[in-house]
Amino acid sequence: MVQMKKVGVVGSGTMGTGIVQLAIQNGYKTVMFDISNQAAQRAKEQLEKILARLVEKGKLTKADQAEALACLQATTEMDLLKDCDLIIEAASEKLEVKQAIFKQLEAICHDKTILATNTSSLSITEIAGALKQPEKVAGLHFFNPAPLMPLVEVVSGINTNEQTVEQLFAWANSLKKTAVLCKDTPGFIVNRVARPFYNEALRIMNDGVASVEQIDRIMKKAGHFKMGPFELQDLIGIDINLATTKTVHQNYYGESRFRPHYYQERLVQAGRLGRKTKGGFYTYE
Ligand SMILES: NC(=O)c1ccc[n+]([C@@H]2O[C@H](COP(=O)([O-])OP(=O)(O)OC[C@H]3O[C@@H](n4cnc5c(N)ncnc54)[C@H](O)[C@@H]3O)[C@@H](O)[C@H]2O)c1
Repeated sequence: MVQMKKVGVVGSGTMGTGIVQLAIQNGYKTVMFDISNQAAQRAKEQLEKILARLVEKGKLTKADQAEALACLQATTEMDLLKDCDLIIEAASEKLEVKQAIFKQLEAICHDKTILATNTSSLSITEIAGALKQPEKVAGLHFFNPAPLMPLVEVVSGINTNEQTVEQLFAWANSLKKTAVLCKDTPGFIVNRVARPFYNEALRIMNDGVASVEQIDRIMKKAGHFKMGPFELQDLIGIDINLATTKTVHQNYYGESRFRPHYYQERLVQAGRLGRKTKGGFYTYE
């Protein structure tokens, strides 16, 4: 088994930043790559702030903070990923974007590098389809916020080999996560189960049965959910959530139970993507 010493994360948005935090706090040298310099720098500053806050709260020592930050390299140069043992892609939820990234990674990395994707719903088999070594590709699906959520889905594509799956289980366990094995099916386990949570909430709201605030409150108070469906969509990113619903719907050949809701599409068209744009169903300061 390859000892994971250096990891790469492609995409430094909501999920990439969280995965990088986990990696550096667990002592992995980590290259955080984004095509946007602004995104990479913003993520670096965010990580510095998060670690400083953890020190203030007494959850991290100053020495731990310094060690974690020493593990971090933020860049827009893809070449710096070439000697990573594991690369986790957390870029936009678009098949063509992910396929292009994996092709570029395969061309620059050594042949033992494991290539994982944090995709919420796209087919691992299809992402890996055009590669020379699809057996080294798998899904490694973290949940938002990655540093806090205990579950990670390890998704095995048709061509993924056992060694790749084993290595990803071992790595996820080293981050103190619970890993579960999933087949490469649309939405895997959690995102498939979660589709009606969002879709039915949108339909209930649109039918005028209850408001956004009421539905969230009821699900939390009476249903004991940590977050209501609208708060959660704002946290996830409405664009990301819509993309996931569209893929699951399409990949189940248009099954109506997964049909997306047009209001989600309207919010995306309006640029109201949730917390990351300071507003979605709710408005944030
Ligand atoms: N948001 C969630 O709650 C959540 C949860 C689990 C999985 N995911 C999945 O994780 C992935 C990332 O989601 P996110 O919410 O972090 O997205 P995001 O929009 O917050 O961030 C995406 C980042 O990728 C960068 N990017 C785009 N194209 C790139 C490229 N070619 N090379 C390098 N960087 C590129 C963007 O500049 C941006 O910084 C998606 O596949 C999504 O489905 C998201």
